[in-house]
Amino acid sequence: MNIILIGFMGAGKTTIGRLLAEKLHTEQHDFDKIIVEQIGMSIADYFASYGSESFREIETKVLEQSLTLDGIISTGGGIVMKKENQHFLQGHPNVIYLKADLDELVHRVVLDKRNVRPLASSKSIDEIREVYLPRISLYEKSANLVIDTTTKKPEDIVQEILDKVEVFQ
Ligand SMILES: Nc1ncnc2c1ncn2[C@@H]1O[C@H](COP(=O)(O)OP(=O)(O)OP(=O)(O)O)[C@@H](O)[C@H]1O
Ligand SMILES: O=C(O)C1=C[C@@H](O)[C@@H](O)[C@H](O)C1
Ligand SMILES: [Mg+2]
Repeated sequence: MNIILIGFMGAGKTTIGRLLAEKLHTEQHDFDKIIVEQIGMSIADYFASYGSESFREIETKVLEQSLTLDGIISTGGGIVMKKENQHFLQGHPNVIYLKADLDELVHRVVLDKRNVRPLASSKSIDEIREVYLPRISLYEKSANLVIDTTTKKPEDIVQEILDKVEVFQ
């Protein structure tokens, strides 16, 4: 059994996934981390050398292979960009969309110096909005629970997930 977290960059998929896995004494599987291990370079370097489409293909393979994983899956922000991934997520019982207002997402991403995100770091808010807007409906239709994280602390979001996800009741 696994729980899949989706949402835009800065939504907290990695952060909440780690805290939730700790709380449940289970494993976290972070797709970006798994992919970085597979490609042997940073995501920013991979985008620069091979482009986003090639990255998306790897991401789709990692998603397909995740069927048998136990624990909490933190996806990358672009997981909903491929149709086959949307179908996969729509057929999964526990997909949580962590959402937040764009200003808050940008604020979090700008402050996060550990991660270089080729589609957001060093981009203007208008450029990021262009990536964000077409994705909103894709996140919504790929999830069966939506949690607005805009004004919430990570610990409270974890508690909300534990309260709302049926599998924990
Ligand atoms: N609820 C929150 N409130 C404040 N800051 C947060 C919250 N959730 C995450 N952050 C911070 O925002 C930054 C990005 O979080 P995180 O890496 O978890 O996002 P992500 O959804 O995994 O993004 P990506 O799609 O790029 O992997 C981190 O510095 C994290 O500490
Ligand atoms: O939203 C996106 O397209 C991305 C999000 C990150 O998690 C990484 O997967 C990468 O930077 C692309
Ligand atoms: Mg992440």
